[in-house]
Amino acid sequence: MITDADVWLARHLQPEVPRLCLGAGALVLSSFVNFRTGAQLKTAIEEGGKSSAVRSLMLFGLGAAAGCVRTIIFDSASERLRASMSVQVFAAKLLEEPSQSPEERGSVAAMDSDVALCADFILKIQNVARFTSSIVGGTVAMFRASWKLSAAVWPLLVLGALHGARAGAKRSMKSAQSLAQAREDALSFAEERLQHSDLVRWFCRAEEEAKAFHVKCEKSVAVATSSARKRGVAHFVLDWASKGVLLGLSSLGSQLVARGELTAGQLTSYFFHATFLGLGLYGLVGLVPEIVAARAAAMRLSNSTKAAKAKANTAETSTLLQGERALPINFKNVHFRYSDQEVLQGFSLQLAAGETCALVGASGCGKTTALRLLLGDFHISSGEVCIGGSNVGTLSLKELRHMVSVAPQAAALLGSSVTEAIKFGAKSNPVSAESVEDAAKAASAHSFVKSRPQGYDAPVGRGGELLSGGERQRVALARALIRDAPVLLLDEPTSGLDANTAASLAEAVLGRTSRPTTLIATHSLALIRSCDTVAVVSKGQVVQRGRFADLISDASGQLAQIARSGELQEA
Ligand SMILES: Nc1ncnc2c1ncn2[C@@H]1O[C@H](COP(=O)(O)OP(=O)(O)OP(=O)(O)O)[C@@H](O)[C@H]1O
Repeated sequence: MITDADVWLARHLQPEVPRLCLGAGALVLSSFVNFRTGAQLKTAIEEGGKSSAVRSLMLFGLGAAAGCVRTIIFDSASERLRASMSVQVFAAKLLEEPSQSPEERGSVAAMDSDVALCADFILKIQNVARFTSSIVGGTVAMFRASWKLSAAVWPLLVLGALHGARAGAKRSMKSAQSLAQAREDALSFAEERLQHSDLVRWFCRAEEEAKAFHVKCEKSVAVATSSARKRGVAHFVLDWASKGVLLGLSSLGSQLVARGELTAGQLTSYFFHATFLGLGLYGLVGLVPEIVAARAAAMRLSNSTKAAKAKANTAETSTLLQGERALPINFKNVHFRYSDQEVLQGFSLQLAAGETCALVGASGCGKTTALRLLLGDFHISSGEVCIGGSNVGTLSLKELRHMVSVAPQAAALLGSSVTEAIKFGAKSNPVSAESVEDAAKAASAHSFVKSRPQGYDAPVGRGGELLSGGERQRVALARALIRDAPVLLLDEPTSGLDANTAASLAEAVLGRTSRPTTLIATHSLALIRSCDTVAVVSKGQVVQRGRFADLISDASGQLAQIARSGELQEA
């Protein structure tokens, strides 16, 4: 049955079809030369002479050239297929909705091994062609040698092979899926640990983590062993049955020889052709698990690209809100839960266009979660999250990214230099050096960048590792500001800064004349004081809302209590 995965695979194979046909032609030609080699050698020996040697050399040259062309075509096609799949899956993974567990997110290594399985599929086509030609050649030769024997044996061999292939396909699909799942678990684990290998070293955990990885690898060994056992039994049945057929063939053949209907020589050559057919059938049946594994990999890859496509498709359905300087935000009685806890329980908050609001509350009360809902990261159970009157859930990613810019907590930077890291946030290119500098100034990053010998061309390292935490945060803020979106979300933007820098950053970002609507999750008094309003969150709800001066003067109010508990800092 043709599945979506087959269509997906075929779509990637399509551009290669003309080249593959050429490769198949070369394959047929080199096989023909191989078949002819024996006869040609015989002629060369019997006839002798220069012209016969030259003819032989030309024929062998043709075969070698065909083999060379075939190798180039199939090997390069396999690599092109691998690249085109990787590019599509990479692009889709970038758009994938954030999942709550690393296992769901999948690992890059597992994705790469799926792509490799699919790309190898193209090389398997060569073997399919080889085995098919062996089956066809063997069949024709067998029937020509003795149709009586063939009529008795051929259907048995072919039906047995078909049955073996069907059983193998069913079994392989299941075991390929469980093996892939087990490997995926181990690889995600390994990737996460390797990404944070410094933590493993600092806490002396190398031995324990290696053991945990070993346990995960053992799971895939168990799955592979169980499927190897089944394959072993199948091999036993196939081997035993084929020898049985051979036995039957010998006894029937010897009767025909005894009756004078077949010579001993014809029977010998008949066995030779039957072996040819048997090897072809055996080879094709053996390819089934590999083809099934490639289809299973294609299924996983095509599934992971589907979700992204669905999102991209909605881009045309609604109009982009362009040119707005600031848009209102409205959370209407929002309920949201992660798998194990309800974090927002009737969360309501309204921000007018251009308003700046500090979201304050105890650690873990759901501030970052509220920001992430505005970014469209998660689906809510009930209620509504709206930007500019549009429900975030109905907007395409493209529209949402036009409206919202963000400086996340513990931000990483992507780009070879400070300039590139800031430009990463711009809506469109090219971006002038002045815009980059303006954004850096507004984020209080300009002076430290200028103090470096290379200035804005200074490298930031992988993820921004060459900058300090506070410097990285300010460059991340500049990246958010250069986007010039009507909604700005800041998550603890001053947590790595001293009080003075935090105060000047608060003034630079919030004191601008033309401000986007700004929601800031923060514990910083400098920021809270500079915002128009404050929203205090507790138990998944906004429990206090108003101007800072009014709320803090209410000694029994939530904000005053939080301030007394020491949760708020100057920076
Ligand atoms: N991806 C996730 N999966 C499951 N639970 C999560 C996830 N992210 C956050 N949580 C949980 O949701 C709750 C709210 O987290 P959130 O990050 O929104 O808090 P916060 O108010 O921003 O905290 P902080 O001030 O410490 O940054 C926490 O209890 C946290 O453990």
